[in-house]
Amino acid sequence: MTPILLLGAGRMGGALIQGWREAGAFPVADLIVRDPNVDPAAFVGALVNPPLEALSAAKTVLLAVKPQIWREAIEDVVPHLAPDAVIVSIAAGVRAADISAAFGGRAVARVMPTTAVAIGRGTASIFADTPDARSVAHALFAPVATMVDLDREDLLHAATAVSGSAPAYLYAFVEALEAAGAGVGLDPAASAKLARATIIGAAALMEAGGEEPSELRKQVTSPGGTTAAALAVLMGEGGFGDLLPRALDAAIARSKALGG
Ligand SMILES: NC(=O)c1ccc[n+]([C@@H]2O[C@H](COP(=O)([O-])OP(=O)(O)OC[C@H]3O[C@@H](n4cnc5c(N)ncnc54)[C@H](O)[C@@H]3O)[C@@H](O)[C@H]2O)c1
Ligand code: PRO
Repeated sequence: MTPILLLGAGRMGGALIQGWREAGAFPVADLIVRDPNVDPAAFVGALVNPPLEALSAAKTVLLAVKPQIWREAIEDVVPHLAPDAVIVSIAAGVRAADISAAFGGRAVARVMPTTAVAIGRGTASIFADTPDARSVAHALFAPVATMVDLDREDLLHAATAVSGSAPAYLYAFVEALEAAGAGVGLDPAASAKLARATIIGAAALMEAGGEEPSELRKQVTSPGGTTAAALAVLMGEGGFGDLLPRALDAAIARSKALGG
């Protein structure tokens, strides 16, 4: 499945390269990077922006450009690809059938990853029409992500809302917690330190103990105590139970729109 051609090596493509490097997944010499805006010094050892003729060596093509420009980004590339190159797209919303047609009928897998692939702790929601394309997607993401196979392509919209976008929800929560902590009198630096360490510790505890989030929540929540008072706000009317379905619906609608 190598060499791997990355069409786009921005935040997500770059995160994958970093994760593969740290996991020792693929020799960097097996990577071909095509991206007009990268500094070759960031990908020492890889083939960066070689002449188009060199792209025929690629066995796997990772489509990692923005959904809005994917068609123009592949136009001059497709004629140079090997007939049996497998396409793996991480572009939000863009349908496998459209990608396959634009890539001359080549097999396509779609993956919705998260940026934590950079440290080998990502997730990858995977859909593919063919077992071979699914295997290639597995080989790319197994070294850096917890994988979930989807048996219907349309479920990628939901997976994007629940997983691909969700790191940003957590970061937004931490930002808000820090600001709220400063708002009730903590020094901003102390509030930031407490909020970040608390969230990281709580996530680590969830991972280490294997207990349900609801059980962990109960362990913090004394009857009639401070947590119960705060959760009545967060989980009451207008709280998480209302907000998250609305947020996911908005992400899903956007994912569908990006697919055209
Ligand atoms: N960032 C995330 O958390 C995330 C998660 C899952 C999926 N995705 C998907 O990954 C894709 C890339 O997102 P990103 O966040 O890395 O965006 P980004 O803007 O950081 O990276 C896109 C890269 O594409 C490059 N590019 C532009 N024109 C190009 C061309 N003609 N040929 C090759 N490269 C070109 C840009 O220079 C840039 O480096 C998107 O389709 C997005 O939906 C992103
Ligand atoms: N980042 C991409 C977006 O915001 C896809 C999921 C994460 O569209």
